Amino acid sequence: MSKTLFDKVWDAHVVHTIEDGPQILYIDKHLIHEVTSPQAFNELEKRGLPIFRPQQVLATADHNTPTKDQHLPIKDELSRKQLSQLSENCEKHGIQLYELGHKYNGIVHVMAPELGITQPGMSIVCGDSHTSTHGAFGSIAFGIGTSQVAQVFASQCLLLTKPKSMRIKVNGKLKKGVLPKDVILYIISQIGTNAGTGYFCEYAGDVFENMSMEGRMTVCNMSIEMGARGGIIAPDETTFDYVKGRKFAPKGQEWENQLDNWKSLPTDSDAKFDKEYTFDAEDIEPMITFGTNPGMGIKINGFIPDQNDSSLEKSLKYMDFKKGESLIHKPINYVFIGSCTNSRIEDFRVAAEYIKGKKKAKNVTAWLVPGSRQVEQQIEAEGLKTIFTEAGFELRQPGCSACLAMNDDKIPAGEYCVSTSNRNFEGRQGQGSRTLLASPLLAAATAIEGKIIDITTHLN
Ligand SMILES: CC(C)[C@@](O)(CC(=O)O)C(=O)O
Ligand code: SF4
Repeated sequence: MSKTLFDKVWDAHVVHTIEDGPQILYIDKHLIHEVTSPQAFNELEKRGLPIFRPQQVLATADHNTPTKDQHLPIKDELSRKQLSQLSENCEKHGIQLYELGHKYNGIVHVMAPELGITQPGMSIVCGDSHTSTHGAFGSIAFGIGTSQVAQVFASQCLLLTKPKSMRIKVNGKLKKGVLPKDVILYIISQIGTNAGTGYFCEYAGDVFENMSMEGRMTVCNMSIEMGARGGIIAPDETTFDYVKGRKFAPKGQEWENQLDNWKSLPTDSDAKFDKEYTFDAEDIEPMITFGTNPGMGIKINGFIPDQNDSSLEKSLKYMDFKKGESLIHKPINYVFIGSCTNSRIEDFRVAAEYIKGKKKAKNVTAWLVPGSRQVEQQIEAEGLKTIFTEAGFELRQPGCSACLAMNDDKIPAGEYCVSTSNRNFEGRQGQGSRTLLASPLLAAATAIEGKIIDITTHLN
């Protein structure tokens, strides 16, 4: 019987199917961070249960971490407590932790792929809804709640009902200046923030086949923002080239064996999906959001919708924008290039390409935050740091940073921030902050110009 990629990976991990009920799924890799692991550790303590497979758990500190002076004691008391709690728990249970300052430290969804820990055909979970990022490798990767974190700690398994499968195809060639972030913002603007609810989404077609792994991670990362349980892209030569030789990637004969398995994973040509969408790459332009959910996006040279809709009106009131207006020339005082959506070396290369030889606008505070220590080193090694500092930018140390207001990096109330992150909810980047989601290219251009510009007219 023909199977989708999702079916193949899911079925290979089913330990038991309960008659007319959920299935028990085996989890290959369990990633944890300081925010959603404490409650789960406490749950096991309370029940006197050990961690079943500590060697299949990997921890990092990323949400509460400062992005400056990481060698100094953390000033914020809550953050200091969260991080010391994580260290104690990992120490106690023999779990590998890449703590603040460790050479592999970084945002959980950046450091695991770059270390070759994320591999095709795996099942990967984390107490974090953006775990869908890892689906870029052809793995089943999804966010779980804290009680499920405890379940996986205790059994390395999860009790789940299999989601339905959906495929989104984008064919054709992307225009100049259109990046993977624009593709996913465009898709969510077209189908809405609930279209994926109850589904696992495969992205297919020329655009994804021709996309880098970093770009595929950006796309899969935001699957949750259209309600999907996860996103997945068929593993191919691009995937294998990215994984090969990384620190924890299989080597030698193990690599050859795995490769055979990985090549068998793509969706069978006659496999059926429960829901499908198809888009034309030609129709995609650089995108920017104007509202307070990731589905409220428009093309950079477009206009804010002008329909009678209470949620639109509420969002526009919060953002202080008007129906039917363009965002071009809106003054912007904050720019953030970072987060698990866009903080990999490819993102900083794109930004540096635009910034090279220019000067940041005086009114703009711009935070460039690498997704990991390794990305930070790549930025330095490739001379991108020099480009940034000569343009008046400050390159920070890795962490979730201004993606959400859980550390020192907060956007002040009333201020607009063009941000490469994935959520623009009210107050996401700080009480009263106003987030405009965009690609690293548009963010870089905004920092140079000090306002929103139609990037399509500024491409050399
Ligand atoms: C809040 C934080 C832990 C989180 O990482 C959680 C999540 O993505 O589920 C987020 O970005 O909202
Ligand atoms: S970078 Fe943002 S979205 Fe990603 S895990 Fe951190 S807080 Fe969540």
